[in-house]
Amino acid sequence: MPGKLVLLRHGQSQWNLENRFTGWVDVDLTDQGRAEARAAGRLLAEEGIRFDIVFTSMLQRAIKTMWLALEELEQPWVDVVRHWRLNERHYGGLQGLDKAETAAKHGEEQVHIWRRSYDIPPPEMAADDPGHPRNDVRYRHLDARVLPGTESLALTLERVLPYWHDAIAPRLKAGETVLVTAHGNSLRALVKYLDGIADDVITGVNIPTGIPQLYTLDGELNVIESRYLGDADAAEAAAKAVADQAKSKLGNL
Ligand SMILES: O=C(O)[C@@H](CO)OP(=O)(O)O
Repeated sequence: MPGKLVLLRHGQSQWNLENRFTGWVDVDLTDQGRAEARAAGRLLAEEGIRFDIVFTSMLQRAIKTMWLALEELEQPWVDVVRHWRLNERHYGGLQGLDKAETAAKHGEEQVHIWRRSYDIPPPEMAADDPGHPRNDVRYRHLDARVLPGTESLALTLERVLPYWHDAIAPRLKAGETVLVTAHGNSLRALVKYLDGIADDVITGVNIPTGIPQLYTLDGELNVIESRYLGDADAAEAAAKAVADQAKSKLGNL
């Protein structure tokens, strides 16, 4: 029997709170985000889940969410692998900008295209920008050509999938229970692949912070069932709040 898979988006980050495009910027969790991560750990404990291995990104909001959830599970000793391929989608020149202000400036439709279209990336960040991952010491061992200055969801999926096939899928096929703590869009890419969601339907999928999504898979890793743990209405409301983040405040006046 293949193992179970849990996908967990990090708890609320400082820039989720400030409603800013984040991408690869390494912002910390807020107090609420830390509480969400612990609550996720408690939901997993109540479900009787124990992990064999955890995969996470190179960004502290996902790493700390993993720590806090594992602490609640009394499993701080579990093997952890960090990998850049699980990082958030790179948001290019939008990183750091306020989502509602950007919608007021460029229109909600344009911002929706940048946020949720499948294959249209936001404007690219220049390679010599201090914020470009090529200039970040943590990625110094990587071939600079793989490091993005912007990404659509399609490009994100293209770099997440090799890691899924090489590192994550074999552990599930071996019957292990796997936690992936990552990000709104790197997880949307994975969910698109796992659930076979069409390009024009994934635009409507939003992943709430800090709520574990439990997948039961068959031997070929086809999805038998997936569900958010805890209160389903709360998960739905939280996903809708993510969708609404780029509503122009001017539009609401
Ligand atoms: O800013 C980001 O990097 C992502 C996730 O927080 O935001 P969005 O939901 O707008 O894609």
